Amino acid sequence: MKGTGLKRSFACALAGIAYVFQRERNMKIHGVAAIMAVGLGLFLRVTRWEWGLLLITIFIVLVAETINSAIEKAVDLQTESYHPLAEAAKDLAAGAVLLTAIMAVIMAFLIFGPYLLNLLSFAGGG
Ligand SMILES: Nc1ncnc2c1ncn2[C@@H]1O[C@H](COP(=O)(O)OP(=O)(O)OP(=O)(O)O)[C@@H](O)[C@H]1O
Repeated sequence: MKGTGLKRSFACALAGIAYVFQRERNMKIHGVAAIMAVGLGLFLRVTRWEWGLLLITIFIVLVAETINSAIEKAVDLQTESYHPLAEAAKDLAAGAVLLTAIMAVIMAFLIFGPYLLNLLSFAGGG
């Protein structure tokens, strides 16, 4: 991308975000999960603090996947043949994403669980 200065930096960053959402299948999956979590949050009317935790969790997952994609590209640029360090670099980056995804699932249970249990007991007449 040509040009200099702050405007260019911002344009490059936006291009990176567009790239990862358009080209990386896993980012699309994370995006759909994030939209569903926001939808559930709106439906269940979670509190301001819970929104904060939800948004932190969503952004951590998206950031991890974006960094993972950047590491994959950098590794592929360096070598197209098998290398144990290339394997380790990609596995580590993928592991980081998995850790954030596990955190997101736990956070979803903690935040939405009580609301959903309430709804169920209400629907069951309890
Ligand atoms: N150059 C390489 N040398 C050794 N192992 C590699 C190499 N490239 C990929 N791998 C192995 O294959 C796995 C998948 O790598 P790949 O580049 O296909 O990522 P990906 O499937 O596109 O990942 P994602 O699903 O996160 O987009 C890596 O985690 C690593 O174990």
